[in-house]
Amino acid sequence: MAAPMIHALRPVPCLFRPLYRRISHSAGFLEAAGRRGLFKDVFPAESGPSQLSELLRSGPQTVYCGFDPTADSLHIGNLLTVLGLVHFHRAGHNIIAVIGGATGLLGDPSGRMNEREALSQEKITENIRGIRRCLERLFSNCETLVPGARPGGTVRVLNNEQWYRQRGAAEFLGSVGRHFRMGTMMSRHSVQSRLSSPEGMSLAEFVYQVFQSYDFYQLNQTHDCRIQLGGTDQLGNIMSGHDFIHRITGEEVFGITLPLITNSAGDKLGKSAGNAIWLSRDKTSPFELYQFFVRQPDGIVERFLKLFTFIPLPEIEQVMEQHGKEPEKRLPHKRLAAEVTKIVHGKEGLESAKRCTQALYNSSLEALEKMSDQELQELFREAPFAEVLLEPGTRVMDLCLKVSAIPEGARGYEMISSGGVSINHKKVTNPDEVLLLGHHILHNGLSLLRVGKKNFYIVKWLHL
Ligand SMILES: Nc1ncnc2c1ncn2[C@@H]1O[C@H](COP(=O)(O)OP(=O)(O)OP(=O)(O)O)[C@@H](O)[C@H]1O
Ligand SMILES: N[C@@H](Cc1ccc(O)cc1)C(=O)O
Repeated sequence: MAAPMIHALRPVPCLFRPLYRRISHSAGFLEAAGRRGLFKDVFPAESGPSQLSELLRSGPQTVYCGFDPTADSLHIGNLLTVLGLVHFHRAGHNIIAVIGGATGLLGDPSGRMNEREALSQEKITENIRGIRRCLERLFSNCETLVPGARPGGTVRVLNNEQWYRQRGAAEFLGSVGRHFRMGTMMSRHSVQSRLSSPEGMSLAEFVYQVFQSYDFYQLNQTHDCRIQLGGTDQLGNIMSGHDFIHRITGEEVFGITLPLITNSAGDKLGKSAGNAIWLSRDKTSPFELYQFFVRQPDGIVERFLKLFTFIPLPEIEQVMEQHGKEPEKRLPHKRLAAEVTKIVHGKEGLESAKRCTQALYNSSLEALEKMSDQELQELFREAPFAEVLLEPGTRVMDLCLKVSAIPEGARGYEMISSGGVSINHKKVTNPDEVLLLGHHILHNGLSLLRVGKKNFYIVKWLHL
C-alpha cells in the first residue's frame, strides 16, 4: 500500500486565533499534555486555561469527544483524539466517546469543501458497529498494555441517537433552536467557508452545530461533563456548545483542541481526503500500519512519539539521542511503529506486523512458516490467492500453471529455467522438480510463489 507521508501541521485558521490561547502555559496535567504537543488550544481563551487547571485539580472530571459513523472504521487522525481521551483516563478522569448515530445523518460541514453523501440507515448502523468495535479495542488495549495509569476513571461509549430518539423535530427546534442566534451561527468558519463555495450549504449541515451543542449539554446534564475534545476543525462546534450551556445553566465548560494530522499537501488525513490509514485490520493490516509509522521521515518521528505513544518524555529524549548516534538503525521509527501497532491491534497484531516484516523484507522462511492465511493475504494484498489440491508428483511447472503464473509450453518452461521463479523466497530453476513438503510447501500448508520481481501468488494446499 502506498502510505501517504505525514507532514508538519498547517496553522490553525486565524479567524479563531484571538479567542483561544496556547495550552502549554497552564499547569499540571494540561502542561504535561502541552509538552507532548497533544493538546493545542483551550477554549474559552482568557479564563479557560487557569480555570480548567483548577477544575482538573479539584477531582475527577468527565471529558467527551464525538465520532460520526461516516465509515465503518476509525483512522489515525481519529486515533489522536481517542488518545487525548485516554490521557485523561490515565490521569483518573472519566471519559465518554460519543458515536454520532444522529449527527451522522446530518453531516458536519467543519473543514469540508462539499457536503457528505447521505448514508442509508443500514450503512450507518453498520458503521456504528465498526466504530464501536474500534473504540472498545483501543480503550481495552490502552488499559491492559500501557502501564502506569491512575485507576478510578470510567470509560463509556454512547450513541447520540439515544437522546434524539424520543424527540420530535418541531419540539426540538422550538425548545433548543431558540437559544441559537443566526448571526453567531453564520459567523462560524465552517459556515462562512461553505456559504461562499459554489455548492453552498444545506440546512442539515447548517444546523449541525446545534446538535453537537446539544450533545455537550446532554452530557453535561447527565454525566456532569464539562470538557469536550476535538481536532482543531471542531472548534466552532465546541464554541457553540460552550455558549449554549453557559446561556442555559450559567456553568462554565471548556473545549480542548488537538492538532490535525495532515499529509504532505497539508490536507487533513482522513476519510474525505481519501488518504486514511485505518484502524480496522480488514482495511489497513497491522503490517501496513506498522510500516506506515516506520517510514515516517526523521523530522517527524519525535513529534509522533510524543503524540501517538505514552512513552515518558525523558525516554523519548534518550531514544532520539541514540538515533543521533546510529541513524541507520531507525530505532525511534521502529519504537513508534511498535507502540502504535500494539495500541491499535494488541500484542498479537504487533507480532503479526513483525512477522510480516521479517517475511517480506528479510525473506525469513521461519517467519513465513508461522504466518496464517490471513497474514499472508494481508502481506501480499494484491496477490492472487489460490487453493490447490496437492496430487502426488506435482512439479514446479504444474504449480505455476495451476495458478496461471506462467504461460503454457516452452515459454513458461523457459521462465522457470532462466531463474524467473521462486518458491518461498528460494529460486527454483528446474521446472520438473517435484514439490516437497517442508521445502516448497511450508508446514502451515502454504507456498509463496513469485514470478519476476513483483508478481506474488499465495497457494494454499488442500488435502496435505
Ligand atoms: N487528521 C486528523 N488529525 C487530528 N484529528 C482528526 C483528524 N481527522 C479527524 N480528526 C478528529 O477526529 C474526530 C472525529 O472525526 P470524524 O470521524 O467525525 O470525522 P473525520 O474523520 O474528520 O471525517 P473526514 O476525514 O471524512 O473529514 C474529530 O474531533 C476530528 O477533528
Ligand atoms: N462533529 C464531529 C463528530 C462529533 C459528533 C457528535 C458530537 O457530539 C461531537 C463530535 C466530527 O465530525 O468530527
